[in-house]
Amino acid sequence: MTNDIRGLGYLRVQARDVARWRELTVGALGFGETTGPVEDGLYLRMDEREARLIVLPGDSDRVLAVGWEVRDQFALARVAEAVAAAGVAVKELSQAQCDERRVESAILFDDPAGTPVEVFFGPVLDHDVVHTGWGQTFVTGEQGMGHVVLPTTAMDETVTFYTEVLGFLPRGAVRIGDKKPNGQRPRRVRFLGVNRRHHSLAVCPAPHGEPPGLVHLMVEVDTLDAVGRALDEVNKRGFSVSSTLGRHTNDKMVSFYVRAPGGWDLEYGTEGMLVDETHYTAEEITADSYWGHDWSGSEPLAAFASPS
Ligand SMILES: Cc1ccc(O)c(O)c1CC[C@@H]1C(=O)CC[C@]2(C)C(=O)CC[C@@H]12
Ligand SMILES: [Fe+2]
Repeated sequence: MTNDIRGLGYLRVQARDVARWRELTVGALGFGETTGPVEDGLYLRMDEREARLIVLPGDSDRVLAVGWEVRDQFALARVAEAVAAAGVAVKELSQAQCDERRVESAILFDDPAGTPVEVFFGPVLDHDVVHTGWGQTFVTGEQGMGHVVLPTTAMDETVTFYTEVLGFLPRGAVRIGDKKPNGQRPRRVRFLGVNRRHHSLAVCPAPHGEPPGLVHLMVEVDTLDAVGRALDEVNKRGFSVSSTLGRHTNDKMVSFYVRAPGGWDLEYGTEGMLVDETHYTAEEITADSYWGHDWSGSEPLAAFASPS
């Protein structure tokens, strides 16, 4: 076991409609855009890193890699050793693959849900100004780029892998389905953290392991006004709002969710809390939100739909 993972570093996805992805992320949500090695790829900037969210053209919508960051080469070696010791096949990325990701070195393996995971160190910086659409600053730094929610058909194995092999810390849970105590073991979404962000990962029971392999990506900005302006623009451009604005009970984030082209959501929020590990204990919430977060207008998530 290691506890070397410091945060969510990047997310690489494949998409059929990159143009619509650009309209959503750059046009409505105010990500900065840069260029990268794939000509028709969408390379999105949030901070001084080269690109945090990468959308590459392909014939299906699916996650290509969830990238977790470690401090240095020594930490990367410890992670590789722990994953291999758990019986999971680990590959080192080639120099060309690392160049493409603008990192010094990285390893690749599948988690028990089948999600392609990359662990890396040494991201290359881009010191040019990040031109965000709403003058906002994305909340990254020591909290990483945000959080991902991954669907899994192997809930226990997936949670065990992230906690006992990769050293993620339990950051509470919420019941799904039948929420009342009934003598049966409840089904839960589990939240996991690696830094002061409440959760960098949530793991959610899902009925099948089909693509896209993502429930949502959350990114955080520094002002409520940016969230409001983004929400206006999402509506103006005809994107489907999966959940209205609301404030979560666990991380205190005020956010909305918008359906990305590909059947999963982007959560866009502000005012997330900072966890103090000196006093924190993992709690179970009984409501997703204090107010808002109405999911009734949501189109079904691909991760929860019956496989085609
Ligand atoms: C409950 C909650 C707290 C903090 C978050 O950042 C957050 O995304 C959530 C909701 C997680 C999750 C979801 O996004 C899809 C619909 C889900 C699976 C539910 O039906 C319950 C939890 C929900
Ligand atoms: Fe979330």
